[in-house]
Amino acid sequence: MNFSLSGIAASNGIAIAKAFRLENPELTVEKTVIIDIEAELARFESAVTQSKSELETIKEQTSKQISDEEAAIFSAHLLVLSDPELLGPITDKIKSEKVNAEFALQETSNMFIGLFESMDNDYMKERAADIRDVTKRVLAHLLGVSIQNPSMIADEVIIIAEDLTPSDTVQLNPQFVKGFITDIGGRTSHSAILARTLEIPAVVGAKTVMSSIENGSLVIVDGLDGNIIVNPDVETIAQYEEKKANYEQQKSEWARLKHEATITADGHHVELGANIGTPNDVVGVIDHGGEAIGLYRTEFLYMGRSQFPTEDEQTEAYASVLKQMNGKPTVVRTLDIGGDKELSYLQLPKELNPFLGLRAIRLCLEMKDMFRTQLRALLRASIHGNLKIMFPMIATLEEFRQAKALFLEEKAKLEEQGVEVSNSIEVGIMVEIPSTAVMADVFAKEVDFFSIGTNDLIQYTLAADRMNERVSYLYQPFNPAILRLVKNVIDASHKEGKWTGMCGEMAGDEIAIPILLGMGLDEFSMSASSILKARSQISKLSKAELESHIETILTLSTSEEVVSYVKKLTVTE
Ligand SMILES: C=C(OP(=O)(O)O)C(=O)O
Ligand SMILES: [Mg+2]
Repeated sequence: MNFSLSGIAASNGIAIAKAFRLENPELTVEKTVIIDIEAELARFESAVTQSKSELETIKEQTSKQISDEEAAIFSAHLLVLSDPELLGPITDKIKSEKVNAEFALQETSNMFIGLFESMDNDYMKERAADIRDVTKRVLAHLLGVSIQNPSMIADEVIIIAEDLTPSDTVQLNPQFVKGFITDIGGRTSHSAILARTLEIPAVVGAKTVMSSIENGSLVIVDGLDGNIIVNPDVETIAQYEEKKANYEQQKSEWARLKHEATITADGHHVELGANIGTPNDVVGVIDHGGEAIGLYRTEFLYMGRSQFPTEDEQTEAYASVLKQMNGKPTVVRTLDIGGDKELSYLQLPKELNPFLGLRAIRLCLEMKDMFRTQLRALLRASIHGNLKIMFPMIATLEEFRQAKALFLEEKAKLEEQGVEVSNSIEVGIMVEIPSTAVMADVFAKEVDFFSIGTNDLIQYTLAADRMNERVSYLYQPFNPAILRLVKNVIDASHKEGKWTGMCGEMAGDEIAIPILLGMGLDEFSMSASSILKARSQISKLSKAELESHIETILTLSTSEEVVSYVKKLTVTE
């Protein structure tokens, strides 16, 4: 039976392939009494062996297709599976208590997890996270259910999932994963952002895909318009093949602008940068003609592994990005963890409102050692390029001052030790909390630059969770409140001779671009795959002409009015 669904268009492009359901299996354990102990021990051993060989393969695949860094977590899991301190007590329990392997495994693991987590020691907490993951894998084998690993996919598929966690997404290989569709999430959820970086077409927030799409069904993902067609007929396939070919054709036209600067029709230059998550993404930035990196989300360096990256590891990653950028501006954002971004080895107390909780700079100012390590790594890498450091989620001036002071302290210490560091590192902030946007004139006196993070600024201004599709109607980039805040920030920075960029997803939106140009935004940072399209659009716009409309745009009352005003403007221009 064919049918169609729709969701939020999250990453451009069209893909046609078989559905691959990524499920989270139920692992319910019951206690049973065992008569044949030898057989139970053999069953346990076989589940461990199967888990090990599975982990070896995933590790190999991940390091081959993605990177050794991402594969490291699986080495840690393999170590746990060879640890007699864990395996011994499980087999002892099966023998002495005559219980089934599932029960012995779960009880023993829970005991270790509880013990390690209660210790005030980061290393032990990381071990607890590893044991939890490994236990899940062995349990799945014992219960005869399978755990799916995206890195093991070796056929062309479209992933269907309720949601993809950041650690699922680090395993996606675009060679096989042609697209993905999720039930939850929005355009700015991290899986959507990653899809754009990997240039995989994606539709998110489609609500019912897990309950309606079967494994192996043929699926069309239209990431341009947010459509999903399941079991399409021949004509529909042909229609989408054509749409796909047109899109590819348009992409190749944009590609001609790769080596051009971004200049408006009336000769004004703006900087078009890219947002990246890992050093591997820089290739795509250069490939798409990026003039800068406007946002390097360093939290991905901390994810998909079992312990904090060391100072040396971080230095290497930052230096790699700076070297590849070859002197072009590179804005590195310090750790923004919390909210929807979790670290398995950093068990933070559960919060009722994690997006309003201890996250990003707040956490860094509480966990100062962790923050200092990152600042030192950035400073050590700074000699390799044009580094700018940016603090996320700044709500008050005091936070900026504290963070900047730690940066200056680490800089002075390194200099004292004779370590060479750059003296021209700009230090700026993300403007993603309304208080900061309102107080931009005050901040502008102390920061070197602003980068407006509209993904969060919109959710905090309209009090509408960026991940919740039930309130997505309120998540409005063109709400006049957002536009007024953006204008306020740009004007405040210019008054102090500073610059303002935008690294939220709004910067790459074709309706937003004319408004932002008219307001005088200096730098636009977006998914690398949007750069050439934006350059093409900007080359046809006149900044002076757009400037003359800003006052009127700022008097409009609703999001719809803004959108239709801009549409009319750009049609006549
Ligand atoms: C760029 C932003 O940061 P993130 O999407 O990582 O929260 C933002 O909030 O706009
Ligand atoms: Mg943000």
